[in-house]
Amino acid sequence: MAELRELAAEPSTKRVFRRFWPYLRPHRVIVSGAVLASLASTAAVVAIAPVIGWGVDAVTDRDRSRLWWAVVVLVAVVVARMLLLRQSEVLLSRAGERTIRGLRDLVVERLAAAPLRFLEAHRTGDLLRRSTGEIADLTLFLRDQLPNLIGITLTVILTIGLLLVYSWLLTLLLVALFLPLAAGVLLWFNAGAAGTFGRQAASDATMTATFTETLTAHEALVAPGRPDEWVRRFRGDNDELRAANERAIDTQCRLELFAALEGLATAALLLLGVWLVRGGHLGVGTVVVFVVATRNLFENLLALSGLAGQAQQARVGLARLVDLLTVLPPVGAPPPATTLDASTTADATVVVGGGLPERGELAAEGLTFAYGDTDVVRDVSVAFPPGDRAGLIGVTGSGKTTLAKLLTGLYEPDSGVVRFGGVDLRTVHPAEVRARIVLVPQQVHLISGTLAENLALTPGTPDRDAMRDAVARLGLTDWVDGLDGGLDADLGARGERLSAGERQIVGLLRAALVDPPVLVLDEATADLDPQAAQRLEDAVERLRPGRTLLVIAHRPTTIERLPRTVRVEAGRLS
Ligand SMILES: Nc1ncnc2c1ncn2[C@@H]1O[C@H](COP(=O)(O)OP(=O)(O)OP(=O)(O)O)[C@@H](O)[C@H]1O
Repeated sequence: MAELRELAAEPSTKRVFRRFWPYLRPHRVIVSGAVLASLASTAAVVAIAPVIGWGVDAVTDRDRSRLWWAVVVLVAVVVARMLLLRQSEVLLSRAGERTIRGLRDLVVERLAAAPLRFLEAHRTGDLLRRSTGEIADLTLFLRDQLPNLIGITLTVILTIGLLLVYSWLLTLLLVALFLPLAAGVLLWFNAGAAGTFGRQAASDATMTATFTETLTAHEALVAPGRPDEWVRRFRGDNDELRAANERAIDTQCRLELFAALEGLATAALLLLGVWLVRGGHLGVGTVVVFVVATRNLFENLLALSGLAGQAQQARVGLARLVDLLTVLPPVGAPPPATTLDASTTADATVVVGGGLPERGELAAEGLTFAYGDTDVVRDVSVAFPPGDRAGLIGVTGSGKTTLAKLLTGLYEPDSGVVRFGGVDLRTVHPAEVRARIVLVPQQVHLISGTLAENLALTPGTPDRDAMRDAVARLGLTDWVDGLDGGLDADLGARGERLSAGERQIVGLLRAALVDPPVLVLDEATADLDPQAAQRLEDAVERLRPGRTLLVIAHRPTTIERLPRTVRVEAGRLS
């Protein structure tokens, strides 16, 4: 794939949040507001323990007015905490929704404009998983888990600070005893997490891909009568995912050790507290604060450990999403002219971002192209002057379709150059190439919807008058009127109600709406009934005047009518 690198199955999670920041930056104000509200609500939670301690001391000192003040402050803190928590949840969920909506638009926009080879080289399910599954997981993380993560982390820090104020000796003992153990548990978890969750996400994507193919290739699976073979493969992927999930659960279980640490800490603290109170070194209130706050601390550490697993999963998903966004160029970005080597641009008119002439010769020079390691087009040089009418012929698999995709700029050659009117196609924006050179493929892809909705996908979004005009110009009025609903006829899921020949007619109508100077038609190989073949040939004949027509010809009648043919043999012209 000359244009883009392939996606990594397990992309690195290093500095992933920093790489993600440009996509989050537009929402930084609302995210900062949400984080501040979350911090304030956490501070209110931490304040509860000292207020209780203050109240207990007031009771032991028999100080009524201090007790009342403690009650009033406690109520105020609890109410403030409720309001701040609600506010932080609302803001974080809004920030999450906005970010995710922006990401979804961006991914679909970039995928829709992605080079054809990129889409062909990846399994649909993998792309689907990255553009829907990973985004959904991220939504969940931003909306539900991030507020908890912020709150809990801050609670842990503030609680330790508070304990230091009450008794630095007791706090240092607590920290010295349990911090190394807690850090050890976290390190043990982190050592396994990145790899385990990375493999889990990759296996999930593979399973989604196989599952998606089960639906899209249903006919191919059922027709040979061996769906069991496919089910066997699906089970293999499913088992792989189950194993990956089990490994992830094992890794997650490492964090359960926090529960054992909590029991130990509370017991140690009670023993120490009783001893210090007896010795007159501490008041009862302080010990109560310590027990309440330490329990709070460990409950939060336990919750934090659960969230740490989810955060790791979100990190892996984010890395896969960022990988996709990084590989796909932004829509409207100038073509990567920097990748052109001097030999291919030396005599071309390099006009980055604009400049294909209205008419011109379509010429290829020294074209070479491989799918992976297999060369399919080898050193092809050929020219089609304006108004030329030629056929590309050759046995199946000789490379005709691949050559057509190179000539129409849908693939970038591994070496060599394609020029229109002397301009290297790689130096202009793909949309401009599509306006000059249109390929009607063997299998015209249709979207689920009406004929008009399918025609509206043409660049420039033609209106109904333009559509009717194109139908009339190609002599297809009877055919369209014969469809149930005319232009508004429902073509079914992915256009399944149309035959291969009729799909090509829709392709020709789209080409007529673009009105390009060069039309390349990859003739449908499926047996067409004489009436459909005649309709198609008439439409092509009507579309031909004033433009270059290149036909990948399969039918003898088509070959006979073409003034010249170029034969392709094992990727070379002969
Ligand atoms: N997307 C792809 N990935 C990998 N290999 C491919 C791909 N498309 C085509 N090929 C391989 O490249 C070779 C040439 O295919 P191509 O479709 O260009 O031939 P063709 O002459 O147009 O065949 P046909 O007349 O059957 O359409 C074949 O061996 C084919 O298997």
